[in-house]
Amino acid sequence: MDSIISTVDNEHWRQQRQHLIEAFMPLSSLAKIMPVSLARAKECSERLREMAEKGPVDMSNFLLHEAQAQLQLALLGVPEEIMEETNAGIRQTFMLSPDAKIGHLSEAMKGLMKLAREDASVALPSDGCPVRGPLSRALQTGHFASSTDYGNLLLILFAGHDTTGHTMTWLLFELARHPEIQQQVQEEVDHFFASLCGRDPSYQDLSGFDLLDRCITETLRLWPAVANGTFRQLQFGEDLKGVGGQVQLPKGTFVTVTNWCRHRNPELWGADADTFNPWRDFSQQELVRVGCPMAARTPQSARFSPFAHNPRSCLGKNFAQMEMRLILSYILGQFSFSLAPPYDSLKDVELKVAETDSLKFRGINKGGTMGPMDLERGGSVCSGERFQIALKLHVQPRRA
Ligand code: HEM
Repeated sequence: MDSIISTVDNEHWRQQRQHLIEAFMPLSSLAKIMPVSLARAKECSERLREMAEKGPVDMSNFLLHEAQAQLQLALLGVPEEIMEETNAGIRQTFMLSPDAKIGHLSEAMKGLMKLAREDASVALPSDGCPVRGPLSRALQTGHFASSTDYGNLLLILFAGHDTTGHTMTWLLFELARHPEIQQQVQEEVDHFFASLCGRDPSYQDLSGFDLLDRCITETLRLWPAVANGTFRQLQFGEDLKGVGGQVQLPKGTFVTVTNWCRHRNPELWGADADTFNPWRDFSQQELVRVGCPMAARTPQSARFSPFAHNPRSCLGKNFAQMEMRLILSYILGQFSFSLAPPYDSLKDVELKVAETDSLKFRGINKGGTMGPMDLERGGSVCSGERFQIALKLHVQPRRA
């Protein structure tokens, strides 16, 4: 059997999932590769300092670059120079950017696949030696068809960076629109680093956040990167209560569980459903925590499923949760963010996204994930207007 992890063949999905999951186990794998993630998070705040000196920064591009960097360096164990060489080209191709070059993605894939297959220094926890590039090692040891390995790496290079990059960008967007919340998150971050007395944080230390956890969870609700949610085919018949009464869905029906409508429904979240409110009454099942025994739990409920529901939930969620806390805590510790023109027109606007077409601002959903619309670069294509993705922010160092 030859299909990738997103297959409709449940048995083949189970085999791949059971094999790949080891690379994403919180304490045995992620805690061990966290030093690589951490070093990159520190380095990225230095990169940001240099960029900020030249004027407003496109934080969407910056964070998408960092998410791709984290994925390649920490999960795949790719050397830094190869990551830098391939990063922008991979992202431009996936984003259908006018800057994308034909052949870049397949060239990059060839190189990354060769590294994953041949690098003898990568290891999973079950190898009994220091964990390094666990996802590359999982590809080496899976004994799946090479088209399966190739397809899974391609899927992960995409699904593993744009979702995480967009989530962090939307979070900064909301903090730039709500400076009072930004200041409280910065105070929590300052307290977090002060409590470490100069040492580096460990994976377990990440359980020390509360408001940052809440801001990430609220961003996953309000700006779900996978806005269309999940497409499924029913294994069993279902009786559902619909708007007009009871509906019978026979086995085999194709269904979509959309995130956007559920995550913004006032009947499920209250009258402030369109407002960024990290203190809302999330249930224990919805609020994401990291570094603690429950870190591997999928945040999910009937009204909330940013990573889809178990068992077919996101494979990379634990990694995303770790890298988002590292990148965000380092950059929020060192910088303040505010909206730069033309995005500053959105500062005091109550963003009911469906109604803001006149402002030409809404999340865009291209290739399945939702990033912020570039207000400066748009264009007409046969199916209507197509916008690139960007979000410009002023980035102000907090300390000299
Ligand atoms: C905030 C970040 C992320 C969000 C919101 C997110 C969201 C999702 C969602 C909603 C699905 C289900 C799609 C479907 O079944 O139709 C999914 C699946 C998946 N995600 Fe993520 N994801 C994130 C980060 C990541 C990362 C970092 C990786 C890899 C490093 C990753 C890899 C995958 C894979 C491989 C699947 C398919 C899993 C399977 O079918 O068993 N994701 N993700």
